[in-house]
Amino acid sequence: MATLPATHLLSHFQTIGSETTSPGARFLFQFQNPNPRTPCSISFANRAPPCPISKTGLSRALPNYSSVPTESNPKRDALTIREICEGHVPEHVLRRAEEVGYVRPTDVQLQALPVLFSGRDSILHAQTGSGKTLAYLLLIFSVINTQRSAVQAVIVVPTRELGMQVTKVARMLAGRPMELELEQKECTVMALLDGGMLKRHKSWLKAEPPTIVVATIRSLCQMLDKQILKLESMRVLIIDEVDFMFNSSKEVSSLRKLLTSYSSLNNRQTIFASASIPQHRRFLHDCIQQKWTKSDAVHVHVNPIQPMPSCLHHRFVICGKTRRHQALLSLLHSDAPESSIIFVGEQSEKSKKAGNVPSTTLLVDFLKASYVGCSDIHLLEEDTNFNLRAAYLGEVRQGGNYLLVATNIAARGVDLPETTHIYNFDLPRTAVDYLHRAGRTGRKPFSDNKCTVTNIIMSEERFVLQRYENELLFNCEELIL
Ligand SMILES: Nc1ncnc2c1ncn2[C@@H]1O[C@H](COP(=O)(O)OP(=O)(O)OP(=O)(O)O)[C@@H](O)[C@H]1O
Repeated sequence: MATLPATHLLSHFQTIGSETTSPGARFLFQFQNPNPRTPCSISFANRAPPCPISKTGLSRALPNYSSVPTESNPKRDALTIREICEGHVPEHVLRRAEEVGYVRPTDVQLQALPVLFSGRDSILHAQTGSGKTLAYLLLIFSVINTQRSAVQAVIVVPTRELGMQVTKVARMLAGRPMELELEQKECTVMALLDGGMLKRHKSWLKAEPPTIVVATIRSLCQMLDKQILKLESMRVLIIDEVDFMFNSSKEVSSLRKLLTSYSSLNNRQTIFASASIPQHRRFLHDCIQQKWTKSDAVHVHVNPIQPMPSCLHHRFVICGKTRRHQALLSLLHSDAPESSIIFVGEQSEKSKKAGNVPSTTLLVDFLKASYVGCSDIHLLEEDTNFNLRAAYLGEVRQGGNYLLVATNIAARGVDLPETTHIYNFDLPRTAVDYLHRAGRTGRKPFSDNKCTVTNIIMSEERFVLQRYENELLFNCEELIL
């Protein structure tokens, strides 16, 4: 992507909305891209209005600017998901969304949906827990035709847990509408996930292709390689947690194949989503160069000046290595968290070979023996079998008042909105990991509740945490036990 001086860039923006020059001012710009072959990146400050984008770079997606919310016109703050989606998303899907409480759009929905409905390939880049899933699902429902017997949308996710969650929301929105005649087809959603019963899926795919497939890349590619699944009718391809997928040596070659060989970019709309897209300009450039997206792809960046939700309160406790269990116990006693996740580092291969008990197991045993504040203590890690993992998450979702000890497997996408506290028993290895772990709490978009992220660190780790603070723009307060 060409880098232009700010003054040059600004000359291509046309101010069309409310504007002030005070700190935190919000600008509403109409972007006239001087070169349609140049990638376009749009950033939105918190609660800024949607930027209308069309294939020519001119206003189109939101037909009427008076419906865009601004501070000076509170009436416009009442813009609903229905108002944004009407004419795009079928009535019964909107009704279902309202029934489960999706009425007001979150920032990412407000800002991204018009762009998505305009048909452009997009990179959805917005905070954890901001509602990216609903945004891309509404796009899918706006595009699919349930009377066609073909796979029309594919959502690729990194883990089985996230896949099950997305499938659940998609099925909930798809629910058979009352007015549908018996002989008419309804939207079907298949979860094609690692650890699933692929045999059963094969028969299903042969008998009647589902409308939407939610898949892990390995299972998806197995079906594509064997030509059991075909993507010639696919109109939308979503890659969720895209930075994780491209960073994973196991996934990346299959992902590239999916984007370039298994389907044609001209026949589909491609959406990448994540709360973290490091070097996003470079990524957008690569997407276009590598032909993963069309050349007019858009980077929709919501609230770029605040990578993490503002409702999170970050703390750290310094203690020696042998005191960490005790420190965690003291924290649990003083916080009395309603529901919490404790993140522990993965066991190294060396430690596994030496036959050591993983620190996750040691911690769960310790908590079961010494912490009486919660009877529902579960362990979620790679080695836990798939069925048990699903059962634990199911229980936790239903009950509330849980304590989940987990490795990074639970750090991406898992949505347990009741989680009030995160504890990093081991500091994550990267700032991106910190962001996703922290983002397992603070997942109620319109709640004012504060949630807490606490790091148990050794004194020599303080500078690492400081680096994360600088990179992710947050402050961590020291807590003395
Ligand atoms: N418009 C809405 N109104 C109320 N709740 C919403 C709305 N949109 C999403 N949510 C809820 O917000 C929570 C977070 O949504 P979601 O899982 O899509 O976040 P995300 O942006 O994908 O986060 P992450 O990057 O961590 O995966 C979910 O519990 C979801 O049900």
